[in-house]
Amino acid sequence: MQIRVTVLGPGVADGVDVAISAPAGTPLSAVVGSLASAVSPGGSAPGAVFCEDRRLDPARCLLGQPPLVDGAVLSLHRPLEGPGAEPVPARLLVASGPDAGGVHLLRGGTATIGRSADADIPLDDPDVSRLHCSLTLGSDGTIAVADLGSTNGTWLDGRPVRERPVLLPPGGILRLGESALRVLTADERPAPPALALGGPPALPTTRPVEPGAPEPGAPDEPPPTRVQRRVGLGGWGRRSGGRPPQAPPAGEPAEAAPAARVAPAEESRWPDLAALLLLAVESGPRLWERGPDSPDAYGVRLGTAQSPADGLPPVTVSLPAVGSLGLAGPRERITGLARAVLAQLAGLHPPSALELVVLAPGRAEEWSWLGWLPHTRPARGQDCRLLLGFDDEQAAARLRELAEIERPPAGAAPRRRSVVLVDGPLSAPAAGQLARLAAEGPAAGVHLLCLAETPPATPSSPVAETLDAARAAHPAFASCGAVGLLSGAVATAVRLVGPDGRPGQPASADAVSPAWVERFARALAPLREDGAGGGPGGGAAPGAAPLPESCRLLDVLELSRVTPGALRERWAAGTELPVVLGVGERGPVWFGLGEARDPLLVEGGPRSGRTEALNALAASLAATHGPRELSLLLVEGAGEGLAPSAELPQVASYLGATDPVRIRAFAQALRGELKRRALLLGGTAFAVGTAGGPGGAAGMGDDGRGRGEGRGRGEGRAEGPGRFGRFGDEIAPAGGELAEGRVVAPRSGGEPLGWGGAQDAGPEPAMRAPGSAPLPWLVVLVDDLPALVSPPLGAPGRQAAGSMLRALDAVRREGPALGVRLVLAGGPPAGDDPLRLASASRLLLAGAPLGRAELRTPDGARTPVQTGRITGRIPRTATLRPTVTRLDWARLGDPPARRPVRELGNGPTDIALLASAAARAASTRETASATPV
Ligand SMILES: Nc1ncnc2c1ncn2[C@@H]1O[C@H](COP(=O)(O)OP(=O)(O)OP(=O)(O)O)[C@@H](O)[C@H]1O
Repeated sequence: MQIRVTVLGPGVADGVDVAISAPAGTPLSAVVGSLASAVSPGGSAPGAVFCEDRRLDPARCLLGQPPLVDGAVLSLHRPLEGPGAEPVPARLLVASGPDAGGVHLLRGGTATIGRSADADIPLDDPDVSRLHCSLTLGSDGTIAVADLGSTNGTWLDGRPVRERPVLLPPGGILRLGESALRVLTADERPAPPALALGGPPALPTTRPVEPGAPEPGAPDEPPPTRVQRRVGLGGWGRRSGGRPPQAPPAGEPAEAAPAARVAPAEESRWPDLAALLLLAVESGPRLWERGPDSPDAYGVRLGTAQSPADGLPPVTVSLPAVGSLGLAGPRERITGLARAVLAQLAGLHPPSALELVVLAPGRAEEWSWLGWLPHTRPARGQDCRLLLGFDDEQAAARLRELAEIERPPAGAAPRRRSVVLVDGPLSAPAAGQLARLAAEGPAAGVHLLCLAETPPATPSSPVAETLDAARAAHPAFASCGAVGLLSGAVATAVRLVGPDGRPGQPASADAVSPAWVERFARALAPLREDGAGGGPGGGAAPGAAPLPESCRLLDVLELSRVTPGALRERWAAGTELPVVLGVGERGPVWFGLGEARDPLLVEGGPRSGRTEALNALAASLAATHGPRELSLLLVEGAGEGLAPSAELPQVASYLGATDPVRIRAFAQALRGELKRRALLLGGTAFAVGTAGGPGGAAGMGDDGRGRGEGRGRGEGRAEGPGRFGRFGDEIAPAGGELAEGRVVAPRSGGEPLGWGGAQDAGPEPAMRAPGSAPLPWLVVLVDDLPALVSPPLGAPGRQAAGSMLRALDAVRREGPALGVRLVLAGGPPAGDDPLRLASASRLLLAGAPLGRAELRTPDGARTPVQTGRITGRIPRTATLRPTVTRLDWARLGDPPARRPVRELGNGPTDIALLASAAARAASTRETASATPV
């Protein structure tokens, strides 16, 4: 699991962005020291860690769980300002204009609005006066606005506001300069979150530290200022403490409010930027509302018409209709407008419908915020961490990937579109490719957003000339079907030039600040779409990370140093039958074998790692249950691939496919065991098998033992699994040799052989009444199933194949109720044996990289997993230790560094280590239980 967070510390004004990689469920305490040294090398571990104003308990806060999710801002030593717990009566939203998107919490009192940094609500709009107007929130909830002698005036719903306070009607729109503001009262809050899996971090702003009252343990340094500067979301009530409400001068009551204004439908279809920020931080219902077929899909609003009357009629452009969009004007203004456009696209479209790609060599600083968005994660197998092109090589790679996107069939629309930000000069070959992409891309759903620096369109630089300048600046610009041309002396207006080349009326351009957009992107960072499985449209969870190329099972099991003590602890805690298969996008991937009533099929081509996956399954089971609670039967269809697992003390029998006599005897013994269990249970079903309902259960646990919130997990289990009779001698042939070539585990003297628990039994308890003594789980693992059930002519096991198939089929039918489970590995489907057909859950191995698979369960979930390696020789140092690395945004477009786990040619294998520790754990456990107290 990997999460990306920003860490603020003393003396680090801007904070440090880091990536934390750790097994899911790792507590914050494991990385606190590394976080401190990432902020200031050599720095000591902080006394306190805060997420906003909340102090975190490093031992209990887990990485990957809120609030420690992608995009979080952590502060060492000092708290940041949070939104506060107390309800806010109203919020002032900057709906449009050159500094749009701001959301200011109104807590009561009077606040000034103006261009000056001294204003309670600063507004970066050149047409706004330094102190332009004031708002007063009365104790009765009314809001009054008064002009403060501004140069360009204050307008409320198209009517001028003077110095005498005027009441703001619900929905009223204030215009000052090019900006439009509105107030959202507590009653008008958006509906609660409907979509997000993980809550976004709440709004961080710095909390002013009272002079003379430093935080406990805080060094004597100014509080970090970065978030305040970058966030653009503040509450004046908090910052200024709010001035006491000022009643209008005596005899001058505030003017009566005009009637409430209802936004026309057209306006509501296009959320303004402040509404968009609220959608993101509160995961509002309109977040990601537009799918590929939605009426306004891939449309953006560039600003609002400067209508003399009230209202904010949006000026919009549809990317599918125009192909590509160019923005031309002075740098500062086009980047603000481009941020607003990209934020709208990311806020309204889910990553399954939209991919964002960046081509901006040398401009990582300006555009790295896009890297927080889930839309810049590669979802089509692109060879990079993020779809960013910040140097020529990365840009070339992005262009190649875009060129590979295929057109949909004639008449069909693309299901997912790519919007490509193009900013800055590209190398000559890349520019040629880009020109082709601009011409041919839209048909395949690839749309450019091209920025060109020009002077604003003014009388001295008329539209036609400005457009020519833009086209000269950028070869792809000529292919843009629409251009947003910034105009006016201060370039805060925009004129939309459509495909016909005619410029529209000037409108107030929307633009957002770098601080705003960073805040916005961080809020989206931990969100993933709801749904099953990974990939486009799939629901990974917060903190989803690409799968590793290889995965050591013992690390995922958190048994990097596997000791008898650690195993005994596990065995004491284990009651169900979870199998950890490997690592997924979010951490360990487990399969609830106990709840699965049908066989689990491990499938894949030759040399895809099926045998390894089966060994890993056996190892994972052996890590959860001791030999008393679990018996494993290993059956080979061909070869000896399962031999490494045969050393596990839980293995009651290991059958090679060479001797028909033994195979037949084994099949007979297996049927005998089913009968014995049925007798012992006397009609009562084995509890776990019946409680879990049909089908399997799969999911991602968060602690390596599959104890995460399980999907489809059985409930209502009366007792622990296997709390039934334990017995096995009626199937054991005389002489102690079970019906196969080899009984693996050495047995204590006099113990009858059988599958009712291996080796650990000590003095065999007398057969007891059903329910009075443990009956262990029995798991049958079969490798190379096709070779076993339909061996080629001349194969030694051929004569016995029929009896084996019938026995396994009996296990399939009767096993679920008797605590017996079946795991089968085979090649791609061949034939239609009932076993394969009945396998509802499948682990499909992809072939490359080795061990890569997808777990498919009957509930439709598809979980990508890198299956665990267990038979390799892996140095002790190659563990999944938590690491903290500084994020270099400029390099995230590179192919990820591949560091396969080194496997040494000598030393014990992991499965041998596990088997030896398990054998010792079993024998000491036995000694302990035999010692009289
Ligand atoms: N997850 C993995 N990581 C690294 N190496 C692996 C992994 N899984 C398997 N291997 C290696 O790949 C090779 C093939 O694996 P394995 O024998 O498990 O595949 P198989 O699908 O059972 O092959 P066969 O077609 O021979 O039955 C072996 O050398 C094994 O050590």
